[in-house]
Amino acid sequence: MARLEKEAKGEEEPKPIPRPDPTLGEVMDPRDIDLTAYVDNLPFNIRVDQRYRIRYRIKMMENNQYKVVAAMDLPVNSVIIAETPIFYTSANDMEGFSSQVMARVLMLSPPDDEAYNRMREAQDFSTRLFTRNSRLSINKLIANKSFKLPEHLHYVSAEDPLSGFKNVVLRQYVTNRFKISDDAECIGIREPLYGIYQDASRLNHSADPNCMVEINEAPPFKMFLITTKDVKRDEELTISYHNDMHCGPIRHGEKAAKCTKLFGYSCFCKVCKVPKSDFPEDDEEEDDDESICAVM
Ligand SMILES: C[S@@+](CC[C@H](N)C(=O)[O-])C[C@H]1O[C@@H](n2cnc3c(N)ncnc32)[C@H](O)[C@@H]1O
Repeated sequence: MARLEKEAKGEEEPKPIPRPDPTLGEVMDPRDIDLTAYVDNLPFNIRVDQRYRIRYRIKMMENNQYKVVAAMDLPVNSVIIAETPIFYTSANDMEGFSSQVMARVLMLSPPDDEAYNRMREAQDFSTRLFTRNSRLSINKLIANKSFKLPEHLHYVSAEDPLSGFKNVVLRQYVTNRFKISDDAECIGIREPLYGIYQDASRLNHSADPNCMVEINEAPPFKMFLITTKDVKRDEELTISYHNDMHCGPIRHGEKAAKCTKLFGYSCFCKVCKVPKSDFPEDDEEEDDDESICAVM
């Protein structure tokens, strides 16, 4: 009634003050707002063991990417995330991608579909739309043997009416999948099996990670994120993509910056963000490949 009277007088309802997250202290910077509520509730992740949920938070960084942080001090060997996949497939090439990943994604329930749609897409060229007439005709280059198709690249034909959609789905898949096992014989699949995990998809790579991923090789393929060091509250939880994931190429060292143009990003892990002055000047002259720890 009071609200209606106020509205009739043209008075505005006071806006509710956002309740700060008690585990994170005062929010100092608007870019440092804890988005756990959004990530958790839109959609709610029913595949995560809720008993572990208080141990981590998903937050947004200045570059609008997400990260996972410790919500409390976590000693080495703590289990932080226990999660089953949104879906799993053995798709590792275009054929598998078209038949398996598309089918899985199209059949997802609404909350899972939303979770998948919110996942980061590869910014590098791990997938490419191509046309017969494009200036760089990949088909021609391959036919002339002047171009060897790198194994980690996937190409979606622009002539396919669903090419735009497929390209996005594929970029999300290659960016976020974890290898469950090399050989999933227990479910009759004699090839590598990959899983898409919602909360774990927010884990960033570091050359000096503080966590590792363990995946149970039997259904339902539960994955566990485990600390490999003592971790302080608010510290970012990171893994090494080189061991645990098949993600976009990550390069380390000063020359990582040079890869930005090519791959869309350079490594932002704390090891790579050492001050430029720490590198010898003549490092510039080195062959580019020497600065690459791993490219996938
Ligand atoms: C699995 S997602 C990790 C979570 C991601 N930050 C997000 O917002 O959802 C992988 C993507 O995160 C980014 N990323 C993760 N670790 C990175 C790193 N060390 N340096 C640069 N980009 C990184 C890259 O864009 C990569 O393709």
